[in-house]
Amino acid sequence: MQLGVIGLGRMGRIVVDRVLDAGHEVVAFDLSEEAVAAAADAGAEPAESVADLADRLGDDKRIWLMVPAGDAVDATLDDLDPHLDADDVVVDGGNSHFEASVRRAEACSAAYLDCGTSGGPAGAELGFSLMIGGPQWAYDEMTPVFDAVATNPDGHDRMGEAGSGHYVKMVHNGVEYALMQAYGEGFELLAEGRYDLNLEAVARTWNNGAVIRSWLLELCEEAFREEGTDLGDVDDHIAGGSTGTWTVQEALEQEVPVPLIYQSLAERFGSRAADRFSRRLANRLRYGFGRHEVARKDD
Ligand SMILES: NC(=O)C1=CN([C@@H]2O[C@H](COP(=O)(O)OP(=O)(O)OC[C@H]3O[C@@H](n4cnc5c(N)ncnc54)[C@H](O)[C@@H]3O)[C@@H](O)[C@H]2O)C=CC1
Ligand SMILES: O=C(CO)[C@H](O)[C@H](O)COP(=O)(O)O
Repeated sequence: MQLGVIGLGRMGRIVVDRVLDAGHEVVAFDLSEEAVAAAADAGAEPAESVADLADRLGDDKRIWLMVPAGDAVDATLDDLDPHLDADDVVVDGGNSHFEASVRRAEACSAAYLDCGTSGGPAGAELGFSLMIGGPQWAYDEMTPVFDAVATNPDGHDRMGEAGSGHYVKMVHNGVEYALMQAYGEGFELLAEGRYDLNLEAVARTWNNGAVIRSWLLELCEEAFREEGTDLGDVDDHIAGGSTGTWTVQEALEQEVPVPLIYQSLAERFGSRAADRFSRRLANRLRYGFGRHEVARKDD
């Protein structure tokens, strides 16, 4: 099979390498000339633009987008659409909002598959977990590519109609936030608690047979090994948040309680404000109702 890949960053480059390793051909494009050159060094056919990539693909084009979610997906589709027809297939492997994917599937001249991708850059060796929404025929047609990019045939599946792949990935990320928060709270208690513990040793022990073993816990073990049991100079600031916000918004709309996911999202937002207004007000209110001493910034 011949696959066009647009977006050759941390994730797209893995798609390129795994598809080439499986014996397929790849035509590659990115706004970054360096990224295109690096993909060409790895064996891909370089393209100079989206239109050039489309020209280099034969009939029945198969194209994987791995550009940042949002405007970059729409801009790429705008450039691509004049070159597409109903026999072509476009996969969006990024973290797009599921409603944007439904809109794009309706507008796209080709069959459109929304593909939630999990595994991160560490998936280069293992492959990814792929959650795919869209027409069954397009999923079947792309199966050789999904087999190459995923961990194994069980590492990809069609979730359902358009949008369902990115919907499942959105919820996956909400779960990811809550798991990170749970590990974080447990290790914080161990770090602040009664015993002088080596947290790398705790994580390693848990990772070997404990009920709570997981890849995220392996990453905790790696973090303590590389940063130290006190996490050294790692700041208490958590970036990101879009997919967790979408999960909470959807849960509110569906009236499904997700307090753990919400709380972990709120912790992220809280981590970005060094000087929380709500805490300062609570500090002052304790004086108001109880004449408790007000802690001042200069104290
Ligand atoms: N990094 C991760 O762990 C994961 C990322 N994702 C999603 O995968 C998508 C890609 O993420 P990364 O590879 O990490 O991002 P990245 O920033 O490493 O790579 C994005 C690439 O797209 C290129 N690009 C941007 N706009 C473009 C355009 N209009 N046309 C062509 N190329 C364009 C950039 O030059 C860059 O090389 C995002 O939607 C992200 O949310 C999904 C799962 C995990
Ligand atoms: O999808 C992912 C992992 O599954 C990406 O790493 C994503 O960026 C994680 O979300 P956030 O940036 O909000 O932490």
